Order: sequence, then structure tokens, then C-alpha cells
Amino acid sequence: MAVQAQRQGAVGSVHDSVRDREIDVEQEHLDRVYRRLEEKIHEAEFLMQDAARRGQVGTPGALAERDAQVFRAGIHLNRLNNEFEDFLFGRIDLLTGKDGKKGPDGAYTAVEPAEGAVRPDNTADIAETLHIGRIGVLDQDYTPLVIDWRAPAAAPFYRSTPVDPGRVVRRRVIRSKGRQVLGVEDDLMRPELTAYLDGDELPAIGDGALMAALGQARSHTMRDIVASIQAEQDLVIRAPAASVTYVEGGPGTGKTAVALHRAAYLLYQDRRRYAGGILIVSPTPLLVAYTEGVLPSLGEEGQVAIRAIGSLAEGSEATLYDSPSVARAKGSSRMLKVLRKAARGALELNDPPARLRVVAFGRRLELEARQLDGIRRSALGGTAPVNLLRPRARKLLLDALWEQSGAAGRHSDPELAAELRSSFDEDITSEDAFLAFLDAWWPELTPAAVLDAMADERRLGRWARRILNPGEVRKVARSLRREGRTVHDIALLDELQAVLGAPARPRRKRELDPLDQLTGLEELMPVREESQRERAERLAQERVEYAHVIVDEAQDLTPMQWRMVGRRGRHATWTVVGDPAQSSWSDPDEAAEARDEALGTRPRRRFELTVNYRNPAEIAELASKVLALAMPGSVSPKAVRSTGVEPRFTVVEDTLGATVRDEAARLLERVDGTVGVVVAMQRREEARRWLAGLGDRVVALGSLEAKGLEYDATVVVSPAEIADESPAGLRVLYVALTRATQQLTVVSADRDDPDAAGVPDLLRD
Ligand SMILES: Nc1ncnc2c1ncn2[C@@H]1O[C@H](COP(=O)(O)OP(=O)(O)OP(=O)(O)O)[C@@H](O)[C@H]1O
Repeated sequence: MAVQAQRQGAVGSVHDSVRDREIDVEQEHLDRVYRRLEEKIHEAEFLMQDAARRGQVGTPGALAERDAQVFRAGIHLNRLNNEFEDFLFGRIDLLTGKDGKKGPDGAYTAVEPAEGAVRPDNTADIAETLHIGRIGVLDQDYTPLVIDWRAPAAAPFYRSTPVDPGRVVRRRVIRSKGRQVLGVEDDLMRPELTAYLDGDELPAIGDGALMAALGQARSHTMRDIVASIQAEQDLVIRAPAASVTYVEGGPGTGKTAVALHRAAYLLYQDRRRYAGGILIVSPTPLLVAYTEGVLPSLGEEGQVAIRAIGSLAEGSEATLYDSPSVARAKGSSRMLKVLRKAARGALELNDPPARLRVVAFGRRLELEARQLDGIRRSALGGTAPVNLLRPRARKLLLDALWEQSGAAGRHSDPELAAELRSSFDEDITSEDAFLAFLDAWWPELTPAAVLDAMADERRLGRWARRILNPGEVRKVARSLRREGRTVHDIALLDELQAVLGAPARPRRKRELDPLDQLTGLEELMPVREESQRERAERLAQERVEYAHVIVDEAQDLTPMQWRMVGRRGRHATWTVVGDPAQSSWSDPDEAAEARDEALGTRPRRRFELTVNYRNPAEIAELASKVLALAMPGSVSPKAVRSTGVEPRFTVVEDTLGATVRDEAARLLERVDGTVGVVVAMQRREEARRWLAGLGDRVVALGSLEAKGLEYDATVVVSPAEIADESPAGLRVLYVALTRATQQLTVVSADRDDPDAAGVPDLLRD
């Protein structure tokens, strides 16, 4: 991590005139960049108009060309307009370098200075200055005015550290709003050096960009960290996308931030390859909403789908949670066997007819229950999807009827025999009675119908015999009778979809443009009535497999969820980020097995993130006590800053609700941004009522909903209640305690056994 400018004390006292001068320097550069951007926008607008003019010619070829041009220009304009805000954010001043070499990740990494770049008296001249931004901008003569943050040349901005500075002498973060530069923050990578730029000594301003970023108040949406990505994070973001990139790190180490920036980086690196889409799997809709703005701020949308694990299967959007014991049963890979049995058993749900009667070649033919059972059993042999076995079952029925008809021996000539058989089949399959029988006896099953069928305890007991115990059967069946799907149901539905096979879907009819119909152009240009954006959205919705899958909070996926996610990345490369110490899943070994199955034999590259950017040291230290209980022997990430504010402990006075409300109100006065109140899952509705009227800076969250989120301040309510709620309760408590960026209050009830200072038993030394 960068060390703050050493000369800062000296510079700070040389009044603000140095700072003002440096701001002016950057303002001049920004003005130049804006002038160039305006020129480019005019070019883009011209392109659009020109393209529209061509469109009037009206031939199919011209229209195709127009579409392509409008599309390109539209993207261009959109990007320029969107990224005007704060799009230039960095600058590096470099020594003369040796010829650059590519590092193992394909980027130009620590390019060393040329020999003699630093003079024996520790002075040097700046040979090159690069500005870094969200997109690259070239001047008319192709000299770079701004370098895209993802370009190899920008890597030293992130990689350089005082330990391994490479050519970088000074790294500067530029803060701007619209067209105005507001401030600069510098880190010196070679603080021992006196460097000159155009004959003037290079000054260093401010406390360093990282600290400035970390100290800011939090809102309900995550910000990108593009201006202050740290070296160990940059290694992950730019790691090549071969096979599986595996990232572990404690709370607040930037795993989510890194995952999002990696998606943007991969798209930049190989847009064509990732046209197949990038899927980011997130644990909750709250975290999706929290992170959704980051990719657009990095100039990337469209190709990336961020989905909560409860919204991954088609059409689902589950937010309900099962109780821990039900979740454990539903998430376990044992469910796979239950679902396979259920999918087959569900064929008999609606009292299928006990016999089949048809007339063929003038004879009455009949198959009885026993024969029908035999046919069903042989059709169901193997593991093929049940809906897809219907043609096989139909064929077996016809075989049995054919045999009964006695027509088989009528012709010895094979050709005549075959002809006879095919007219026999035709005779039967055109009979309404046969078709009605087939629909009732082998109905087309949907995942929802099978899951609903499992709500019947007796039936589920049959399907789950020797797989789930009777207690589990009772609880799972009861949970399925409740209104609404839970997050864990979604993985079951998705598995059932695979086990059943897709029922034949009627094709959606496209709406036709009447003009195209008249001209016949509709035939020639089948997608013209859709805008490019609509088309991209439709493709994204229909997409079931992705080119790259990023799993955030991977430690929480159950085995059944891993199977669901795995199906979306069968041919993908992967980035998997997580922290075992924060896992709310009770059986990590079982989940690891399912994960390995989903990822297959692809080789893995492991990375570790070690610095906690979220919690001040005071809060991190308290959380580490729970970590020691939850996962003895594991190491907490190192907190990067301290606030001097110790966590506060209070004990319930009157009622729990009143105490929590008072503490939340107290924190709202002390921080500028958000306050999160974390309670055990069973209390989340109650807690929302406690906070009514306190405004939208404060939110109540069940412990599982707090995953991945952060607040300026948090109130953690009854650690013991959170810890006792599930077998993984201590790890869930660890998550709850690590959400605050500034202040933490712990409220204890009787069951927490607080000492005289209000410190609950679980948090004492
Ligand atoms: N290099 C950085 N510069 C500025 N802020 C950073 C940096 N890295 C991380 N942060 C900030 O630290 C906080 C934690 O990051 P993030 O949520 O990505 O961590 P995490 O590892 O996913 O945490 P958890 O496991 O607890 O969910 C965020 O506010 C993020 O913006």
C-alpha cells in the first residue's frame, strides 16, 4: 500500500498556493481533454445524422449500414456523455524507463527505470507524465491525453508501491466534478528522491488518496474504487481469465469491489470473447442494489448481469428465507436424489387413467394397469429428463398394442410388415382417446408443479425415503405449503428444470412492422424492429450460459446453489471470491465438494487479499474475538486505519425496541451517512417497526441480509441471539460485526450475559 507523502508536512506549510497551483495545472489538462471530447461528440453526432440521411435511401443494404453506424455512434455518444462526470481521476509521473516487458499477467508491470535515471545525489528528472481515466482519449495527433484505467500502460498507477516503485515517482489522484478540478491527493512512491519536472521541484499534496476515500461517508450505493485500487487488488483485477481465479480475503478487503472492477477489466481486454456475457452472482437483492451502479460508473453495462442467488432461475425473485434447519435440508446435495424421485413420481400426480383402450384395425385393444406400470418403469430407466422421455413412452405403448393386435405375424416381407406397422401407429395416434390418455398418463411437468407436489408430507416422505429423516420431511413439506418461494426453493426449481427437461415452449411471435410487411423487408432484416438496446436486453434475458461467471460471497453457496450456478458456466472461465470465516452454510465440506464439481477440473489460480479497508482497527479488533471462536487459528485482515472511537456497549433498559431505537438515533447524529441495525433473522420485521420515522439513512437488516453491505455506523443487536440462530451462527455474527466504517454499538439483552461494562459474554477477552 502506498505510503503517504513524506514531504507533506513541509509542503502543507507552504500555504495553499502550492495546492492551488497544482489544481490549476490539472484544470488546464482537464480543459484540454474536454475540448477534445467535445470535438469527438460532434464527430459522433455528425455520424448519427449522416447515417440517418443514408437511411432515407431505403435499400436493404443501406439500412443495414445505417443500423451499424447508428449503433456504433450511439455507443460512442452514450459513453462520452455518461463518463463526463469525474472521468479523469489519476496521474503518474515517471522516470525514464528501460524497454517495457510484460509481466505474467500480460500487463506491463513494474517497468524499472533506466540506469542513471536517478542521479547519485538522489535527484532525478520526470521523463513522462500520464493521466488515467475511465476511458482513453487521444489528441488529434494520437498522443494520449487520457489513458483508460484498464490499459497496460495504466497498470503502474495501481501496482507501484514504495517497496516496489518501478518508474513511478508520484501518483496523484485528481478529484473533479463535471468540468472542475476540486482537489488533488498525492502519494510519493520514492519519498527519498528530489524529482524535477521541467526544472521545478515536484511537489506532493494531501494525505494520500486512499485515506481520503476511506474516510468519506457511505450512502446506500457502493462507489467504484478506480482511483485508489491497491497493488494486491490490482493483481486480481488484471489476472488473466484462464480457468478459475480464486480469491480469498477477510471482511472489507475489497473482494466485491475487486470482482466488479474485474468484470469491467475483462470486457475491456476481450470484448468479443465476453459478448457471451458475464454473470455476477450475489447473495442478496440488497447487495445487488448496493453494487449495481459500480459497473455503469466504469463505463460498462449490458454485457454484465448481476443477479441475486434467489433470482437466478428464470422468472424467479425470491426474498424469503427458510429457517436454518429447512435451509440446511433444501440446500444439501441429498436433495438431488429426492428431486429425481419426485420428478418421476409426479407423473402419477393427477390420478392417471388405470387402463388404455383403443380401436385399431377394427379390433379393441386394451392395456391394463399392471402393463402400463411396466411400460412406465422401462421408459423411465436411466437418468434422462422426464419430459423428454415422453416420446419413448409413447413408442413403448404402441409396441405393446401392436403385439396385442397380433398383426405382427401377418406379413413375412419386412417392407410390407413395416408399412403395416406404420399405418397401425398412425391409426392409433390419430385417435383422440389415445392422445387424451397420453396427456393424462405422461403429463408435461413443470418444476413448479413438482415442487408444489412435494408440499404433501406423505408424498414427500415416499420420495425422500432413506434420504431425509422424518423430521426433515415434515419441515420441508410444511415450508413448501407456505405462500411464496424462498431463496433455497429457487435452486430446487432450477434443478427440477434440468431433471425434467424443458417442455416444448410455444414460440413467441414477434410484432411486425406493417411497413416492413408491405415492402417485404421483414424477411430480409429479421431484427430490424428491435432497437439494439432491446435486442441486447432480450438476449441477456434469454441467456442461460455465460462466458465468465463471477461468484461473490462464494462461501455461502449451498451445494444445490453451486449446481445451479455451475449450469450457467459450463464452458465459462470463473472468478470466485469469498471468505470461509463468513460462511452462513453449516457444512462447508459438502459445499466445497459441490463447488469443485461445478468448477470441474479447471486449474485454479489463488489470490489472497489481506488488508481491511472498511473497518477501523477498533472495530476490527472486536470482531477478531468472534473470529477466534468461529474459526480458531484464522488470521484477521489488517485494518488500514483507526478512528480512535471504541465500540460502544449498551444493555437493554426498558424494552429491546426502545433501546435499539435510541442507539440508532444517537448514531444518526454522529455520522453523516448511513446507519445499519443488524438483528437475528427472526426479528427483522419487528426491527423495521422499531426504526419507523427515523428517516431513510437508517435501515434494519436480518443478519443474513447484511452480507456484503456496509454502513457508516451499525447497531448489532444481541450477539448471542444471532450466534444461536443457526449452526453457522458465530460466522454470521462475525459478518454482522464487520459492517461499520466508523462506529459500532452492541446492544446486549439478558441472554448475552453482559458484564458491568455492558460487554456481552461472546465479545469478552
Ligand atoms: N482500494 C480501495 N480504495 C478505496 N476503497 C476501497 C479499496 N478497497 C476497498 N475499498 C472499500 O472498502 C470497503 C469494503 O470493500 P468490499 O465491500 O469490496 O469488501 P469485501 O471484501 O467484499 O467485504 P465483505 O467480505 O465484508 O463483504 C468498500 O467501501 C470499498 O469501497
